[in-house]
Amino acid sequence: MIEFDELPIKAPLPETASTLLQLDNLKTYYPIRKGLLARTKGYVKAVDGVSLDIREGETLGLVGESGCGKSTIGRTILRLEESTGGAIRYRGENITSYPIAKMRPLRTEMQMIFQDPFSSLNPWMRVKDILKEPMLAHGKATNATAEAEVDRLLDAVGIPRSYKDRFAHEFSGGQRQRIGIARALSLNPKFIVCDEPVSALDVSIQAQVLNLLKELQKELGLTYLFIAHGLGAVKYISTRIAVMYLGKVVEIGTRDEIFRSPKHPYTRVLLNAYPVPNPHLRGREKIVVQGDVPSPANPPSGCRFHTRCPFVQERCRVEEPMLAAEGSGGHAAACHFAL
Ligand SMILES: Nc1ncnc2c1ncn2[C@@H]1O[C@H](COP(=O)(O)OP(=O)(O)OP(=O)(O)O)[C@@H](O)[C@H]1O
Repeated sequence: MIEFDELPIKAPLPETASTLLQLDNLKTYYPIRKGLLARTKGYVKAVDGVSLDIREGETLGLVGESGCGKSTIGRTILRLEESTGGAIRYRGENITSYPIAKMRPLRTEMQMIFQDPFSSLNPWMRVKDILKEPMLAHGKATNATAEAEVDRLLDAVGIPRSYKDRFAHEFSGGQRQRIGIARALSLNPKFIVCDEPVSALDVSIQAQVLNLLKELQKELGLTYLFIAHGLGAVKYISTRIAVMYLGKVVEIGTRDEIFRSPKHPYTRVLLNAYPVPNPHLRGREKIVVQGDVPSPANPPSGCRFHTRCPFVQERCRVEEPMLAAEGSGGHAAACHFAL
């Protein structure tokens, strides 16, 4: 079994890489409806003011506990959810309110790989039909050319061409995820939201799928938003990492900055589960949080993490900390008393 920590570390991209995607104070709220008339009684603030940029050719890892809003960010970028506020810019263009027709060409450039390869593929469809479907729907291939495209895609993800007539249910989890990746690639995307693509797989298979994603990124110049609960896979694949808590990004930095010198207490909590390479940090006490994550329908005042933070001060209860960058490096933490 390959441990993520043994795997080679990816070099960060130069600061000069151009921005592919920019989120500016993005908000996505889900209405809470109650009563016979289904009146809106409040909102689940799943994403509540997120600003970040994703640079061309990088993998931005997005981590945080279940329910903190990671998938909602991915789905909002792809316009599968409507945003409540803020802006999404793709190649500098504000696409937040693009009508469907204007979004259509962009849908081929932006794709998603899902967590569960068992539910994201129709088990009773043949692999070749799964792969042909998006190409035919978007006019990227004809019936005559699609077959050759299927072969090319199967080669790219390491599935033998001879398997193309098999049904999706005949494949293992790892193979299905490869087929899911091939389907995402079928439209020649530039940007892929990878929503926990390895969490449902056996650990022994996870590294293989991550390696495949890295190889494809290099070959095809792809940009990834890689969503995960924990830091294991993210450490292996990410160029930079954004840590989310209750609808907000609380820390962002290069992969090494996050692992070697985390600034936010919540990032330290997530890191407790992993070996910290910096010997100065290793000696420090592990941070223990109390209580459960508060509801995103009624987030705490001030710093959202204050109800669980062992370092809480009066200021944290009343004043919301901003995600302020120190220097020009871009390593930033939303904490009044950043570590
Ligand atoms: N369609 C929806 N309608 C109402 N609430 C939703 C909807 N989708 C998500 N939510 C809520 O929004 C919040 C954020 O959910 P989201 O799935 O984005 O979190 P996540 O960090 O991706 O979690 P997980 O890792 O479990 O997928 C959660 O409280 C969730 O219950």
